Amino acid sequence: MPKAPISPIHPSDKAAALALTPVSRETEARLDRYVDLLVAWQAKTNLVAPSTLPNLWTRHISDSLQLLSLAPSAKTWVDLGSGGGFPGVVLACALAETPGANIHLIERNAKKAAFLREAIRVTSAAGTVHLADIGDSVDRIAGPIDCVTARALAPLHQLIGFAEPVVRKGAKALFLKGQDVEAELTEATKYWNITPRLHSSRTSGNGWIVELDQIDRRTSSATADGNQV
Ligand SMILES: C[S@@+](CC[C@H](N)C(=O)[O-])C[C@H]1O[C@@H](n2cnc3c(N)ncnc32)[C@H](O)[C@@H]1O
Repeated sequence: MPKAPISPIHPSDKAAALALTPVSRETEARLDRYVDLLVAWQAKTNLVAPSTLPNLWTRHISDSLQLLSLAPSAKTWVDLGSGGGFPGVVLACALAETPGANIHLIERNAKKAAFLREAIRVTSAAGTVHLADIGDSVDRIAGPIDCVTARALAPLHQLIGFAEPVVRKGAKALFLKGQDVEAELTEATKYWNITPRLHSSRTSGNGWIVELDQIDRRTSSATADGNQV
């Protein structure tokens, strides 16, 4: 009898993740399909750091799912620099049964965008993939946007610049950040007037989620790329 392939994921990791961030049975089934696809593609495309694969559920999936409780009624999301799909594909799986939900995934790397399209297809999730640079596309997404997200993309002052066009139109920004968040906030306030709310990550001991409801460019200050304005 042929042997089942050995999963690279730690046997207790999924249960730990679902205890931390519970989901419906339908969402769990979609996430299972996403994880299977990601593990298959990971052999040829670097979608997550290989060292994090054994803890994929706690390290990446729960990390993404925790955003839902910070914007429980949000239906239209834009995820900047989605890469292997965190948080965008996970949110699209979780909101697949929500009428009118759509998660826009912006990714400029063609291979990763192809993976994201396949992930949305196999999970029948509520997502739209944009193979594009954020600067060229974020302001062109039609209709109201409730939430803009980013994880492991850029320093906070740059993320704020990327998100500013959609936050100006009413979106909430949720950025997943690491332990250096205070230094990144100090740098960001040189360029932006912001009133951030900081949420301690439920899944990473030293991680934070930065929530912003308003972004205004500071006048008479250096720009985020160092020029005076
Ligand atoms: C380090 S990965 C993080 C991926 C994912 N958000 C995660 O947390 O696993 C950053 C991703 O952002 C994409 N990216 C970087 N700058 C971008 C830009 N200006 N426009 C679109 N995608 C960008 C890269 O191609 C890469 O896939």
